[in-house]
Amino acid sequence: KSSPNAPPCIRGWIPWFGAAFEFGKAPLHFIQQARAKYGPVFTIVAAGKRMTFVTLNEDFRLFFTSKDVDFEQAVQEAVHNTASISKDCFFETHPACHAIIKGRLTPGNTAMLSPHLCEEFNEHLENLGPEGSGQLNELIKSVMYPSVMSNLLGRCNSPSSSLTRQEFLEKFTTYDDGFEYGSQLPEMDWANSKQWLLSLLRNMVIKAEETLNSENSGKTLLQHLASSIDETYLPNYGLLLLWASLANAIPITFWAVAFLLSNPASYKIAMDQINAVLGDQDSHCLVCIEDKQKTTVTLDHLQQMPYVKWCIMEAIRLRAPGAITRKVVRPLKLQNYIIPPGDMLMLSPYWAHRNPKYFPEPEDFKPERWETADLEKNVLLEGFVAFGGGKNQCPGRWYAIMELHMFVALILYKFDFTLQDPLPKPSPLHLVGTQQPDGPCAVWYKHR
Ligand code: HEM
Repeated sequence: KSSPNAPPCIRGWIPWFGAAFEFGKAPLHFIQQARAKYGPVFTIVAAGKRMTFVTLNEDFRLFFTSKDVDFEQAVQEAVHNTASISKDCFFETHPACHAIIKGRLTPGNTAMLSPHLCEEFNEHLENLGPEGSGQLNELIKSVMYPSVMSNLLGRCNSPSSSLTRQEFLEKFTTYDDGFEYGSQLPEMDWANSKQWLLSLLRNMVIKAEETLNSENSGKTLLQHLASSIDETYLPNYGLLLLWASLANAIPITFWAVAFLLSNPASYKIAMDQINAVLGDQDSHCLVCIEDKQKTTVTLDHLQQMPYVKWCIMEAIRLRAPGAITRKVVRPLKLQNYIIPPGDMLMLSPYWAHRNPKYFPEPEDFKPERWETADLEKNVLLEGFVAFGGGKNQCPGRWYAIMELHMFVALILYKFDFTLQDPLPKPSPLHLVGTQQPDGPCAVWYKHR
């Protein structure tokens, strides 16, 4: 029974992808409708779970910093289902794992990863050939998956032959597509992709350990993890890291490129910057004289293309994760309510970014709004919560921003694109992670 202090409660809604699809309901839109009907704090009860939504910015601090809510307890079951890490092991090893990832991905350490990332992007972008056509998100995936995997988990360990690369793309796509549903109700076909990826990661861990002393170049993130995490669980954490590093960043890259291609005024400003900064390399840079196809993008170059970075930030704002969660572990006072322990507390960055008080004309793609953020000092805009907050804030955020900035500058410098479809809308079916397009977005491209 609900207590008199409990927020309004909505029953009989099944949010997860498969069911949502069957019932013809759109979880993302449902949140906003419930808010309009029930007020800023409400509880949805579905499949035996209670989810209490926090929609007022003034309550976000509580969500991120209260000692009465917990990140690890909120994600433990999903971690068990998606990466086969047992409950006890997760509670024991997650803090150390999180600390290493956070330490390795500070803005300073991220800078050290950028030259290698640039080489990987160049190589895989050139694989697209002189011209062609396809789905924009597939093209982006085919470049980003192998590049980021190699950059974070180790070059010699990435799927190298084109056959395994294709297989990796397929397995990872199945795993990523089914992640939200699989985190709740794992089923056979999806579980196969998980097992395949876990055994791939197991091999990569062995190679990472073998090459640890023989290579004098810097250690990979996987090798840093290997020095503290028991090797029994290392492949499992490796898989979670791989998913975390790709699942949110790739859809955002798609949107950033798609927004630019469908906004001629923004495209022109971005291209003027990209051409001015990268354009005169051919005559100065020794590497480029040797290898015409290679375009070096340094952090210095990136700093000279602030507008491109604003476009990235604007794409993240507009297509932010549907919801992030914490578990209530002690009675939590919120507005005039007491939220009971056991509730999942939910915050929707996607809807938070549509609050006109913080983002005027919130639905519009307006890169200029980022002009007032001190991005060079790593200060984002007030009201921006795409990376979560508190001690479990996304540890990959500086890497993500650098990676997307570099990728978008490079792909637009190297290729001219023509959109074949109108810009798709975001699919309303997902709560976990950044937004996917709801329909096709074909492009035709030509090497410039
Ligand atoms: C635009 C891209 C990205 C977005 C929007 C994003 C967003 C998020 C969010 C919302 C969380 C949960 C934070 C919370 O609950 O407060 C998270 C966690 C995490 N992210 Fe990201 N992320 C992105 C890219 C990346 C990248 C590129 C990496 C790795 C290089 C990464 C690694 C992680 C990890 C490891 C966690 C889990 C942290 C933990 O265990 O406590 N993310 N991310």
